[in-house]
Amino acid sequence: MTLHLDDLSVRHLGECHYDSPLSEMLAAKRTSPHYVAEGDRVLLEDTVSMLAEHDLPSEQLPSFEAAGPRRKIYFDPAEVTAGIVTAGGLCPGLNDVIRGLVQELTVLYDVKRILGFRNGFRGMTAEHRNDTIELTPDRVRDIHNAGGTILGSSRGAQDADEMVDSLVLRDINVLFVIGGDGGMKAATNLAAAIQRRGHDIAVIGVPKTIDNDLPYTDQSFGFQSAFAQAANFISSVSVEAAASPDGIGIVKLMGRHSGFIACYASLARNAADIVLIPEVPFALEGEDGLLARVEQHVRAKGYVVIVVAEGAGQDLLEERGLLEADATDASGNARLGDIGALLRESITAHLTEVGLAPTVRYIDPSYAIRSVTANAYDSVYCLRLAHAAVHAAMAGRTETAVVRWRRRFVHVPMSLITSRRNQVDPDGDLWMSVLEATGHLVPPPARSPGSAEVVDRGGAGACRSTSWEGGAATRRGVEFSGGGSQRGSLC
Ligand SMILES: Nc1ncnc2c1ncn2[C@@H]1O[C@H](COP(=O)(O)OP(=O)(O)O)[C@@H](O)[C@H]1O
Ligand SMILES: O=P(O)(O)OC[C@H]1O[C@](O)(COP(=O)(O)O)[C@@H](O)[C@@H]1O
Ligand SMILES: [Mg+2]
Repeated sequence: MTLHLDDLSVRHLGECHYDSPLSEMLAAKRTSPHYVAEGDRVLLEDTVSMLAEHDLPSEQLPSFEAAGPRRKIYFDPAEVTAGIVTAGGLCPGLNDVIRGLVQELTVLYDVKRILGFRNGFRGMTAEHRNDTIELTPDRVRDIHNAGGTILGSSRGAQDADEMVDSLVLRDINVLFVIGGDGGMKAATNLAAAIQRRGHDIAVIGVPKTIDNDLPYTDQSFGFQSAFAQAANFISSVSVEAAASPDGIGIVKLMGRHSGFIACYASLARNAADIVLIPEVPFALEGEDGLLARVEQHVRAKGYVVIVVAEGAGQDLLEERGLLEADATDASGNARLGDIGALLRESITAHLTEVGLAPTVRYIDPSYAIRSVTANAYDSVYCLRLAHAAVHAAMAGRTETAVVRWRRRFVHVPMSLITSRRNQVDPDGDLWMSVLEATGHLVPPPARSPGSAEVVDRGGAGACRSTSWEGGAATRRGVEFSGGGSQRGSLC
């Protein structure tokens, strides 16, 4: 999809007439490489070749509005009642964002009333709309010390008009939605319903997901804390596997459609021999299949560590009738089959059949990786996103998400955040790093002709890619069969 300048402009509620409490400071502030002035824009693309392709003057290049405080603002802070809602799955840092919003609104803009809706959009229905939490600096002072969200969250659909009624009835003119792709879709619908009904209410999104699968953002907040926790489970399983005869360590990590957690957690420990993600399909059987690769690793170094994203290999489950057709959760998200169980069972059966005696250590940390508190890096990130969100709302931006893009904070139309999903690019440098770290890019070891046994027991050199060319570590180590189907060898 080619994006133009117009696709990237965000909606304003109207002219900004009020002086910001920061206006004097901002008037005196100098622009520097680290500070983008309010009228400046941040480029969508960052390579010379991509920019050259547009063949446009610089002011027409696709770019985002810079986030940050404005000298003039749209809302009179004395008249503002803000609402906050957290929606969808948990993510480290939700409480940090809530805390940052409340502190910025009250301390900087002197907003007097902030209401937290309970349990996601459910809390904005007629039945629950009066059961809100009054959010004050005192109330939120220590909430970043706990994971989850003090507001609660939920999945499942709500009526947009009913939620607009709640905003009107509770006098809210600024709503912050901290949610994932689903939450951003709901917020977009809500903003559209607000506009249709002619209300003056800003809706600002702070996108979240531990899966890191939202586009137009460098990395989603909480992702780093989640994969750091995931990495601890990889260490545990590799210690267990290494200490067992014919040890098989398997860790299944969250990641419904994108394998970012699996990739980053694996790279963080550099202990995985095989990484399986939804973006790179694999076969179980056959010379290049997973079972042969596992056997190779066990014979070569005595054990194997496999990291699998929960969304990987769903086609294999489907082929075996282990996937409930079209199953979805309350929000319409796909319900997945258990790839971890399939791996455990088929690997055990295969290794037993070839005369090994596997000891399988299988860990599914599940919610344990997303319920943690944000690490220091994510806490800073959350706080700065919260600041940007408050500035955007006070300046009358709406249907707008605040994100960090190429290390700068920017405003992105909400609809763009839900326009597609970020996935690990099998041809990109992240997957390349995973292949390098798991030893999949070194030339295959010498093998006895016609034998499944690996002659070289050097561990890392156990790749059997059929498309290997010479000594250079190139992408040719990964073979995908025709038509971009991406079914490929595991190497
Ligand atoms: N397409 C959609 N249109 C309107 N609301 C949606 C849509 N998808 C999800 N939602 C609502 O947004 C909320 C969060 O969505 P969900 O998919 O559960 O989590 P997330 O926001 O983390 O992706 C739920 O209340 C859900 O009903
Ligand atoms: O059991 P739940 O709440 O549906 O959560 C499971 C899913 O939530 C996720 O954390 C992503 O959720 P979101 O889309 O809400 O960010 C996935 O990694 C996981 O598949
Ligand atoms: Mg989602």
